[in-house]
Amino acid sequence: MAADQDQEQRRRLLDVASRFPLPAGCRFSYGTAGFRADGATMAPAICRAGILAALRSVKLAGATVGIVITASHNPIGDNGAKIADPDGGMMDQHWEPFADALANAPDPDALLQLVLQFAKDEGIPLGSHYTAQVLLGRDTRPTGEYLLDAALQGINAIVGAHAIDMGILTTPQLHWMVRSKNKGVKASESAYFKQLINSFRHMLELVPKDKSGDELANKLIVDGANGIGGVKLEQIKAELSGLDIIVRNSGKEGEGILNHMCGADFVQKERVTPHGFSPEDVGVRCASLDGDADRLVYFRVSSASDNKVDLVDGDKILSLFALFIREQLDIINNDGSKVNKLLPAKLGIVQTAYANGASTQFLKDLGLEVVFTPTGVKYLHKKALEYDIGVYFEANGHGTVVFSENFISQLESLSKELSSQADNGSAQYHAVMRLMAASQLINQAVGDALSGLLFVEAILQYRGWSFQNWCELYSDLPSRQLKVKVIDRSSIVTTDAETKVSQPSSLQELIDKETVNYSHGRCFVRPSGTEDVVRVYAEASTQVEADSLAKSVAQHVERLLG
Ligand SMILES: CC(=O)N[C@H]1[C@@H](OP(=O)(O)O)O[C@H](CO)[C@@H](O)[C@@H]1O
Ligand SMILES: [Mg+2]
Repeated sequence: MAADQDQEQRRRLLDVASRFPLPAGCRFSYGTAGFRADGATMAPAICRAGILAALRSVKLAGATVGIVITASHNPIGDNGAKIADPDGGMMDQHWEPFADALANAPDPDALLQLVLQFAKDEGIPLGSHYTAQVLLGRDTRPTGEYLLDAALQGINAIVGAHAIDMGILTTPQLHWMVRSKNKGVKASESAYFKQLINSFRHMLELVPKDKSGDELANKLIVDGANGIGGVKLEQIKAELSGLDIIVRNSGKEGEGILNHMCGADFVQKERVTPHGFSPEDVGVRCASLDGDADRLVYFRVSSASDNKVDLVDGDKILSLFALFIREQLDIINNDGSKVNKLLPAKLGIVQTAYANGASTQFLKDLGLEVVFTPTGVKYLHKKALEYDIGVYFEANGHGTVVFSENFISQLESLSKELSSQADNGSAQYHAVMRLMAASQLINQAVGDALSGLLFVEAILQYRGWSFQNWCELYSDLPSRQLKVKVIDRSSIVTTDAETKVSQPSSLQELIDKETVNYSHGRCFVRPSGTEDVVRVYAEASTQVEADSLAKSVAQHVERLLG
């Protein structure tokens, strides 16, 4: 690099690092979902995430990358940042160790040396003629604006980098925008809404005529977690024909606190009605989003006498999606008696060990290929991309359906072929069109509560299904999750997609010994990637047994590592 540009680059990095000194005792880690901590302490880490994102864009020849400032379902005081790669997915894991080192560089000089060394190792052409582009989005948290400024300063510390603030968005909107920008298509919020509204309308146009539902079937109450998802849904709900959406915990002034006693995480973990719901809602289909609208669960208020809910979690959403896609493929490929395989497709289902065993059994009984990855959507998404159609979900409601480009182009040519054959009223043609509409509707970059919700609604209408029909797909096995505080959670090492402990080896033997005592018993432990705890998960044929299995294994963890 020319000497003056080199000097300029060094000066900017030293400058920005001295503006955001690392507070004593702070340690940041780019965990399961980026950096996350108390929002008031996050500015240095977010500024460095800005540097990181700009470097990532330079490395990728100026492709657009993204930063979302959010702490998802965490309490309102927390905040954080995640980086989106050019395809809209999570940042390549290969860069995570550098992300950690950069966030924890103790002083400006250390930070400069780290960046220079990393640029050299990765072949990043610092200071030469290049451009880098970073899109920024943030959720509704009060620390968002201040942290956005820290991120902007970090981005601007890389010579040639250009930041665009896309405003207050859901996490999946920002991921979608990054992906769209790199595909050379419109990346604005109105383009995102238009795609959702139009593809949802297409899906409804393809609903068989005998399936149109009654008033109750069209009514949906959405718990917006007092976050950004409710705000965005309010903006578009009038344009969603065929649905009567009521938003509660919508994020409006005075309605409540972000994620407090509401939202997808609360409903899934506590299994009780969120704030703002009452016995009057008994029987109505309800959905719950998390604070940044990348998680979705459904529920129904069970009875007027208590606050319990019937939960439809990510596993059951996944099952509904898988069933629908499989049915469309069957319609296309089994034309009457002859099996002609017009559209050979590899369909893969991706889950984690937290998926309820009953859901896995249900999917396997359908003859579907089910595979497992470690916890965290970055693993699930990557695995799903190996298929023509990959469907993935975490039990907590984060997931999507990804279609390969090759499969989409096959669908396109098949739709042309079938429409020109004068039988474009055929069941096959309609199934092809449904899959095409689905690939437009469901976010291809990352799990998206808004697009997931519309996909669920379209499928329920297509099948003419009530919430009850959906619930009855299978019965969840009773389960229990516990958290155990230990001295050093990293002393637990797992294998086989986290279902087995390899270290300490005696722990797995103890888990096995406990588990054999329970019918349908299954149990695993793993260190959390977002909290300083070890998580214990147990399943068994009754709640009492699941509780007891989890408790005994938690005691072993405490005894060995506490
Ligand atoms: C059991 C569980 O729900 N784990 C969550 C949680 O990860 P942990 O590594 O378990 O803390 O947060 C992740 C990020 O939101 C999410 O992807 C994951 O599913
Ligand atoms: Mg979230």
